[in-house]
Amino acid sequence: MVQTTDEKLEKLGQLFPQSDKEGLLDVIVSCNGSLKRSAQLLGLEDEDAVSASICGNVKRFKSQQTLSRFMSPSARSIPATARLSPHSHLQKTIELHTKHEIEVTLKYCTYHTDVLPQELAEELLRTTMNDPSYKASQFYLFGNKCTSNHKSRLFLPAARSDAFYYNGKEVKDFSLYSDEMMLAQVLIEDVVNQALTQRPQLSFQINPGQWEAQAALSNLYESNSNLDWHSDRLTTIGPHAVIASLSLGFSRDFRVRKTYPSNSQVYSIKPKHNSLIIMHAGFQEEYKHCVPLLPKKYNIPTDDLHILSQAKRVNITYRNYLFKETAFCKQCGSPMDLRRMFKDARKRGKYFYQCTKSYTADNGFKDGKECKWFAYANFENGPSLTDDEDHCSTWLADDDVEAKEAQRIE
Ligand SMILES: O=C(O)CCC(=O)C(=O)O
Ligand SMILES: [Fe+2]
Repeated sequence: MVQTTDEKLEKLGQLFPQSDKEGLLDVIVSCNGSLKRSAQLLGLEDEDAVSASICGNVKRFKSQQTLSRFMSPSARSIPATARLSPHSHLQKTIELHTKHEIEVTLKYCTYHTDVLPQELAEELLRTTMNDPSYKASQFYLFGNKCTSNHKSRLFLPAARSDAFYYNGKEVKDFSLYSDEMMLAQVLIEDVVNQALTQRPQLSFQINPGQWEAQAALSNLYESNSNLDWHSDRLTTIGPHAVIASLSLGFSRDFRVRKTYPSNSQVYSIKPKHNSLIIMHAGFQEEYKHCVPLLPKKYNIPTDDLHILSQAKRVNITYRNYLFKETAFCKQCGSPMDLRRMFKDARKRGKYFYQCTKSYTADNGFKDGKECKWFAYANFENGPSLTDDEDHCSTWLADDDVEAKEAQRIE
């Protein structure tokens, strides 16, 4: 029985009536369209119950705390997905193998192999994959506390006297760069600055030659880990952020699709050991990315295992912080999050701030006490908040004909 995505969404909505439809749609997409797997991921563990429910005998379930496989630790910009056409189906993922294929297909992305001297790449892999300070992160989804199934760690080049905010929370637990991490950064900064000279610049991005990283976020994946669809939060990296993403060890899928509509074509890259994906200006605005689970019951061919790390993969994203200051909510004092509207083509492109108390951990979300304070963002003289929609900073992709028509832009 082939079901359309809308039918699957409706069925999942019946099973989990308290869950938000857009979040459920993201679960279906992240499960490659499998309704059964989506239901299991959302806490329906008994195989028979899943099949019975899917075949029409609908029981209602509250989402449970077993959502660990399904969320990004770092971003979790709440998906605001466009509606699907009534008979849309999820398409097959398209694999992109070469630098050329990747760069002509994904407009805001470049791919660079062998970026570090081999010994440095190996030493960096050895130290990070065995670093006990990496931890699974916790987050909230539909009011439930979840734990990510991969580990991550934030690294800063030096100790700081000021508070450091990441994803709406002050981060006190971080590590300092190792010598290898610092050396890798210096080399990567050259690759990024060189790449920036080769492409058109977008309105808010850093100038070529000036890109430098102020922090590195590292993820450690075992063979049973994943990272769900997300775009990285713009709050500190700023609009038109440029992120350099280094892959080490086992080579596995990194997927990319356009943020809207939510049934966009999915592309897959398999970044090699010691390769760099640069997520250029526009990437976080226009695309989502993820590291999916390996297929169930998949036996990794011995030849594919990495000589040092076997099935472990380490990823280090070096991040340039365009905005040093954190904006705080005028209503409740929590940090504000910077985002860009994309769901409604008439409003698409507008940057705005939203109070993080709406959806982050320890926030009273479950009790309905969320603060929904909102302000438009204006970047003319550094980041600032405004109530005036006419002063809102805006960016639309060149090829976004839909939004341009809706907003009557020539
Ligand atoms: O592991 C990767 O390749 C992606 C990591 C990522 O997207 C993130 O940390 O935000
Ligand atoms: Fe990311």
